[in-house]
Amino acid sequence: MITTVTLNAAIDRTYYMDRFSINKVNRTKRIISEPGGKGINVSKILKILNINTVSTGFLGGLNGQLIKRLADEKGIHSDFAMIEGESRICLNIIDEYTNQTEILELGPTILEREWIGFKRKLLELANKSTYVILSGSLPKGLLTTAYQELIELVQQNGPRAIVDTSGQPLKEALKAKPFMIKPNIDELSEITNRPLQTDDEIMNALIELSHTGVSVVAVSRGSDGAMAAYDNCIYTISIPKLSVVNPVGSGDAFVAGLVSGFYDGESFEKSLIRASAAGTANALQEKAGDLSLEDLNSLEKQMSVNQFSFTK
Ligand SMILES: Nc1ncnc2c1ncn2[C@@H]1O[C@H](COP(=O)(O)OP(=O)(O)OP(=O)(O)O)[C@@H](O)[C@H]1O
Ligand SMILES: O=P(O)(O)OC[C@@]1(O)O[C@H](CO)[C@@H](O)[C@@H]1O
Repeated sequence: MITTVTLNAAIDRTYYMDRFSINKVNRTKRIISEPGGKGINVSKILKILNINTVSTGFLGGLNGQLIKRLADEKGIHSDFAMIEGESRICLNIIDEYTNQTEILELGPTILEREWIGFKRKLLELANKSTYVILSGSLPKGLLTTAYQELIELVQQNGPRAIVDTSGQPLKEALKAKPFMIKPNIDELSEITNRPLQTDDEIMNALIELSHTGVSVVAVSRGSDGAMAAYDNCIYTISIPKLSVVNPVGSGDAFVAGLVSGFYDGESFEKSLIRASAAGTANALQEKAGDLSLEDLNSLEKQMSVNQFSFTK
């Protein structure tokens, strides 16, 4: 089983409109509401890939009830800790010129006793899991060491921990040596404290991080594909140019694709192809955390990986 953790779950609401302008009255043409937050998106993709997954984290208030109902409707098995605060709404505004604007609410405040209760729940789920994927921002009330603490708890009990977050929580998480991290370029640059522009600069950052004890460091680069360091090798993958519909959640689809490859016992190379194809297939859909298996299979056939080794 693969457990996903979304500490700051959300109703992902997408507004489609003709034109979005600031300082004007804007009217929507169409609205989509989805259960969201990065970990839930990962579970949505794993479910499509037919992999046994449970989604956990915190849910609260009426928004929390709606997230649970929408997840249930998708057949996603969930086991969330209920909290006093209200889960958030994340807004994605897409206009006809394909401009895309995201407005992400801060989310609820987690109380000390809710955090303690959640760790007990996660321990139970970790005992039944092969991988635990921890994704997204931290809600208020949690320390920036929250992921570090959860990674230690998970990995001391068997499963491999994967973390996809940013800023200080990611820097702290590295201290617990998670099995895998999946930053994008901005996040990678943040944790290495330097700008990363060229392939060589990115590759050196990956090598540096792999020396800290993280087994898989995969950086996703939007339409420029991805690069990864694993087992003393650097892997690069480029992707076909396509016109995308909504790239929100592509990073989550990438994580789901990569971990599903490991879970199915595929080679690293094949897993990376599945990850990139899943990320791109997600960008072809209207909803975050969605893909068509037909797109996935066809994209996998169009992608190839370059690999070379580096010495420790
Ligand atoms: N515009 C695009 N065209 C084609 N593929 C894309 C595009 N954007 C993303 N992808 C695919 O999805 C993968 C992950 O995307 P990206 O690097 O944007 O993740 P991210 O920044 O973590 O995204 P998010 O936080 O919105 O989930 C890429 O490696 C690529 O395979
Ligand atoms: O605020 P966070 O947790 O960093 O990101 C939240 C979020 O933008 O990420 C997902 C896309 O990756 C969306 O489902 C969700 O709304």
